[in-house]
Amino acid sequence: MTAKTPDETAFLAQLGMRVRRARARTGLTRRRLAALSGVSERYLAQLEAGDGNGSILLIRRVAAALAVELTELIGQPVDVSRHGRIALVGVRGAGKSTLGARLADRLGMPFIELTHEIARDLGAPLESFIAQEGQHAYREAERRALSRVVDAHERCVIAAGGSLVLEPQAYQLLRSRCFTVWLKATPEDHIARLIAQRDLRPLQGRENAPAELRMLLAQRERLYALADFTIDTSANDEATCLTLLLEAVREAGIAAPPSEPGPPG
Ligand SMILES: Nc1ncnc2c1ncn2[C@@H]1O[C@H](COP(=O)(O)OP(=O)(O)O)[C@@H](O)[C@H]1O
Ligand SMILES: O=C(O)C1=C[C@@H](OP(=O)(O)O)[C@@H](O)[C@H](O)C1
Ligand SMILES: [Mg+2]
Repeated sequence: MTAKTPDETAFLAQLGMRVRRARARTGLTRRRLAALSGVSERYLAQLEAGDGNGSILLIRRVAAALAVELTELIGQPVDVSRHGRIALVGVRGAGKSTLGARLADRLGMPFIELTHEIARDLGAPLESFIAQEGQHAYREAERRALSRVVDAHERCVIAAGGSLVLEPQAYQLLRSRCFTVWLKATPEDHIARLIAQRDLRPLQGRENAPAELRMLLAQRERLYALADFTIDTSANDEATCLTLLLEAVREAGIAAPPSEPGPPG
């Protein structure tokens, strides 16, 4: 076969991610899935790595063994137009600002903190705006800021506010216009990081902050899990997370800008 086009590469990468995610959900090892589906472990590894350009019938067997619809694995056709934008989602302390800035730097893209954009649009700090105008007005402002940002930038890294996923319209907009990555961490790590940053906003005066954060994560987990890709920032250090991000982005067909041509000869 001729070389894959960027959207074909992105399609296979997404297929691989969906298989990995479905397998993680069922808790099956690759060996067990191979036994159940009758598909070799080697092919499963290729498929999960985004290299599984196999027959539709093999993929159908994998879907059946994972008890998911084939269409759930195949997904929507990948819209390459969204793929110059990367958006990071996750609860406060997930690493969106830290990793987002480093990723943008490596990719030569602008880094956009959506909450800063919202505050700039509103001409007021978010906390005081929310206190005065309420959550609904904040959500509106968030959606407007996001819409403006994705229209203005073909290539950028966006750190979304942790609670953006709760607003269906904004989250739908984010997912349709960006390659989305959930930065996942344990509740204990979220709390330790927030304490280290002295960012105790959600925790102040709470008797049982760890339980609250665990509940917040549990409530939002299913929403964050809709992202195209997940990185566990508790299981991997910062440098490894950046490498994983760069790999995911490349697999999704988003390239760093071509380097300056060197001197001739
Ligand atoms: N694997 C990791 N990936 C990203 N950040 C990490 C990791 N391990 C520890 N950290 C630390 O966690 C904190 C994440 O904070 P931040 O980037 O502000 O999160 P967010 O923007 O999602 O609220 C930083 O202090 C960072 O150094
Ligand atoms: O997780 C949350 O509930 C929130 C996180 C904040 O964004 P960051 O994750 O950028 O701090 C911001 O959206 C808002 O204050 C609510
Ligand atoms: Mg942040």
